[in-house]
Amino acid sequence: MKEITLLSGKGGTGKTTLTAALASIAHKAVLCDNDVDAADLHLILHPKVRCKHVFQGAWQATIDSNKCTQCDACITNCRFDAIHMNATGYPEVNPISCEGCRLCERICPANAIISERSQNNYWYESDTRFGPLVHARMGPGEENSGKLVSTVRKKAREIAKEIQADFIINDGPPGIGCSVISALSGTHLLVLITEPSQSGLYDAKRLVQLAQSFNIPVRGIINKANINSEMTRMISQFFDSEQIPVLAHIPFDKNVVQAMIEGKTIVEHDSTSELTRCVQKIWEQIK
Ligand SMILES: Nc1ncnc2c1ncn2[C@@H]1O[C@H](COP(=O)(O)OP(=O)(O)OP(=O)(O)O)[C@@H](O)[C@H]1O
Ligand code: SF4
Ligand code: SF4
Repeated sequence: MKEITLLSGKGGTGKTTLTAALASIAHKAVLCDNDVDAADLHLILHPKVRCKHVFQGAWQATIDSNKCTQCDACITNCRFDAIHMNATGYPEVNPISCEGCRLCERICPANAIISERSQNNYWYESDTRFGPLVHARMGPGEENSGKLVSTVRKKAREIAKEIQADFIINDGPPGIGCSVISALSGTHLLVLITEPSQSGLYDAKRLVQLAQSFNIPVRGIINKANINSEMTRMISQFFDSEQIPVLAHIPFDKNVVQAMIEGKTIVEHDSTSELTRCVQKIWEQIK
């Protein structure tokens, strides 16, 4: 069983579009949405949820003003400047700034502070018309997306083993941060899908560096390749210089948007189109 991860660095380059399209032609594949902060693969795959699990998020401190003796210790010791006096003269935690380190809870002489883990994140085991999908939803402002990516990937591997799937296809998150590192680690192939823009090229370079540090082979795709021939040439040059084989140049095509509006993959939208042939060619090379 092999794991393939689609990443881009820059957001909005077509990871989800291509993941869904590959899912529609890959046989015996488990699908996994690693973009837990802004999952959207479900919009095309319309999953039927089989199991819903709570993912415990970061710790969050709260202060009971009835117990507080206003000693100020929590305010002066919070490294993240997350505790301030409120209008009534009692300390209050700013949930956005709180990093959940739990120091204030330990040092409060009045036992007025308790920490609880957020229950506002979920992950799901679902069925789709193309096979099993493991996906997640993080609550607004929640942390630990890297851990949640690891959780969904672990389940995807278990399912793949159970059903003897040949592939896991991971739709990755944008950027190169914690959740991307979780999406990349242990995968067999990074498919880097970028677009011809300065930020597309810049982020592709950063992602290639990251993949190299993990010793993960990379294949490139330039999506919307016809919107800027000069940038397409520069990105091709970059892939060449890094000896990264380019699997395809996908043209900008309004049918991609139309397929998405219909909740279909580009292959389902028109199985004989140039886009579909492009996806088939990509899959043959990945295999
Ligand atoms: N070749 C194309 N031609 C026209 N539109 C496209 C093409 N590829 C992708 N798009 C459109 O670009 C938008 C972004 O695509 P998509 O959601 O697949 O990107 P993404 O990399 O998964 O985004 P995110 O980083 O937000 O997860 C969508 O509206 C999609 O329909
Ligand atoms: S450390 Fe405890 S008692 Fe002191 S101000 Fe903070 S909450 Fe109140
Ligand atoms: S848990 Fe840590 S970061 Fe949060 S308020 Fe307490 S000391 Fe500050």
